Amino acid sequence: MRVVNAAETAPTGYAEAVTATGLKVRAGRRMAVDGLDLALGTGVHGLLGPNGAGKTTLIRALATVLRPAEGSLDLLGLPATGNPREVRRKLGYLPQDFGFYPRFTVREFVTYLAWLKEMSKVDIPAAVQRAIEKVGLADRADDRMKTLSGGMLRRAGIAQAIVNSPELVLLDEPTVGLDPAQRVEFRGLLRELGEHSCVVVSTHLVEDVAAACTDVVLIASGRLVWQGTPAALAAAGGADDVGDSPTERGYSALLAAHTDRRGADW
Ligand SMILES: Nc1ncnc2c1ncn2[C@@H]1O[C@H](COP(=O)(O)OP(=O)(O)OP(=O)(O)O)[C@@H](O)[C@H]1O
Repeated sequence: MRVVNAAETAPTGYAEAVTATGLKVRAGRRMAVDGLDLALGTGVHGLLGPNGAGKTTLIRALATVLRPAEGSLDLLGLPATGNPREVRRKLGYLPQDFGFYPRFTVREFVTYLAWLKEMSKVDIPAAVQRAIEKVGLADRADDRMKTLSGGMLRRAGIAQAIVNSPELVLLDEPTVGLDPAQRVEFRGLLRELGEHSCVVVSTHLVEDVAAACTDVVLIASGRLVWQGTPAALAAAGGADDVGDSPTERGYSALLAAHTDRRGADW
């Protein structure tokens, strides 16, 4: 019998896990998210966009690392401008580059993050074991982080992100460094997480989106360009659009239409 965790049965008390209206977020001096409207519920949301579109900045705002400069952002029913502690306990975040003590074992690393998320002490050992097993690192659990390969490190990063059974999971380029077999396994994990949580995955790999996401969010210049299913994304492209697959051609077609529209406005 599968053990049901608290996040799966707890009443949520909010309509959407993420609601942004006219959201603006600064990255350095630049307004990298610049008037974004977005609603995300349970499921796996693939965040796509060209380099510099504002994906990382948006994820950092959803992780409460960056505060909105303007507009409104509600996370799990709470305003992002309030005390972030309650939201942080319920979210999992894998940054593009994450720090760790190289002498920590995988188990110590995930345990430390569980402790930072203020998980109850008695729940931590089992939750850590579960998270490590989910990412396929059980046989390396007591090895030091500095001995892991790039792909294994990323899996340890994913383990710390999911250790608290988060209601909101934020993964910035999680498949970088994973080999093709690990990417396929990771897509399975994404689908599993998306059954009960709101999962936001930023990626450059359009095929990851087609295979694992229930929803695609396309952003450019800090704004929402398009949102829909992977099937609708694939259907948006034609034979003349750039790309090796229907999904890539759909992505190119929607971005090109957006650029043309912006050109016409100026
Ligand atoms: N600390 C910073 N100082 C100044 N500008 C920044 C800073 N961080 C990001 N930017 C700029 O903000 C814009 C959005 O950056 P962001 O990293 O959010 O985009 P992205 O969509 O994640 O890009 P990529 O796909 O290349 O990772 C870019 O033009 C970037 O150069």
